[in-house]
Amino acid sequence: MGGYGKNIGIWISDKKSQKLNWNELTTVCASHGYNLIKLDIEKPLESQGHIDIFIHKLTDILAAADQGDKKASFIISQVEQYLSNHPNIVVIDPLDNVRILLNRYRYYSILQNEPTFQKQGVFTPNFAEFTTNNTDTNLEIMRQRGVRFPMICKPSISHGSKSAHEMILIFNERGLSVCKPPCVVQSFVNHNAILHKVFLIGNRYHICERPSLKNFYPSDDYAPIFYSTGEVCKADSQSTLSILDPHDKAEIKMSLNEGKIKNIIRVLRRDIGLLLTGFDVVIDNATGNHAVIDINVFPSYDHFPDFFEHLLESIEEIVDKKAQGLCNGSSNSLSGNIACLNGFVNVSKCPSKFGVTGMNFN
Ligand SMILES: Nc1ncnc2c1ncn2[C@@H]1O[C@H](COP(=O)(O)OP(=O)(O)OP(=O)(O)O)[C@@H](O)[C@H]1O
Ligand SMILES: O=P(O)(O)O[C@H]1[C@H](O)[C@H](O)[C@H](OP(=O)(O)O)[C@@H](OP(=O)(O)O)[C@@H]1O
Ligand SMILES: [Mg+2]
Repeated sequence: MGGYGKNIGIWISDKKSQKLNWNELTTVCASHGYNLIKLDIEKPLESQGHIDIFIHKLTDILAAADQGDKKASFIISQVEQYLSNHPNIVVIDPLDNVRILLNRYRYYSILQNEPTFQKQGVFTPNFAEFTTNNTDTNLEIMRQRGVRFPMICKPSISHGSKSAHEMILIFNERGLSVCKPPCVVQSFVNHNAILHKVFLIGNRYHICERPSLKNFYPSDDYAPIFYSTGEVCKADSQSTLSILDPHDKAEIKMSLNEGKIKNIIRVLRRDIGLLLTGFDVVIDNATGNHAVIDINVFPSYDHFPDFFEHLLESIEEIVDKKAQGLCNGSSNSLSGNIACLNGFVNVSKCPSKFGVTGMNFN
């Protein structure tokens, strides 16, 4: 299989695959001596050729398996058995690390427990998990966890389906009745409708701005506002929810602090350990503190300069350091992958080699 000595096996969903520039990925892989194999995870992986690197976004299937879907569970068990039989395959990224980001409460807790954040002016907004729709119980949970109105209600499951991105902005106690447990609620942070998306490939990062939600305040009169992230926060989104009210227009634009971003990257690398990940930051317009509101698995990498080149260079760095014994742990374990990558490189400041941005068809 394949005309080159080394093979990269890749599996991503049809939805993601339709956006990916496969010709460019194949060309860049070949320029680094890799043959690219598009895997079919519904067939035995053993029969699809020798693999040195396994790149995937199995979040949809992992989420379905975790919720009891038998076909999804079988597929995941087959993949895990295959990887266990081939411990030298570099997995991007290890399934147990990806699983951390499938549940919002779990990764918000990692962020909230980080001791260096507070003095750095970084935080994750207070959050709580609802497991019932009993309003009195949920109000007590909010009180204990310091969650205040307005707040955003998000599904506990963070990936793998359209519903994972269906959000509800809730302004008062009456609004609690629309929550559909299991869900998390997170205090809303006024941030002048500017979202900062940080895309990571190991220690390489790119930051881009996106439209976001305008400033909101508690109100007994407001009904809940339902929205999906894709409607409001994509580069080309033009939602009325992003238009600042007149009294807000005077707000000065808060600037992103890269030192804070680097500290967040350091914590995610240590505690979550994904090569392909991203996170979302909004800046509190009252304090300038940076709120981490979301972490993603293998996101879009929109406008990430020379994405494929940086991906292959990162893979080669990992492979080389493993060969030198500089990466502890097995090839498909948290410490085995990115622990050997250190430092920070803002790729937006690197001269672009190919002038290509992102990984998708532009
Ligand atoms: N605590 C918050 N305060 C203010 N705005 C928020 C907060 N949480 C979410 N938002 C807004 O809602 C949007 C979606 O939230 P979030 O990123 O958690 O959802 P998501 O569907 O996981 O996003 P993604 O598409 O990045 O996976 C954010 O981009 C931001 O505009
Ligand atoms: O443009 P972004 O990177 O915000 O869009 C991402 C989004 O953040 C999620 O990571 C999506 O993944 P799912 O949560 O699994 O839906 C990505 O969808 P994908 O089809 O590209 O994996 C969006 O690109
Ligand atoms: Mg997000």
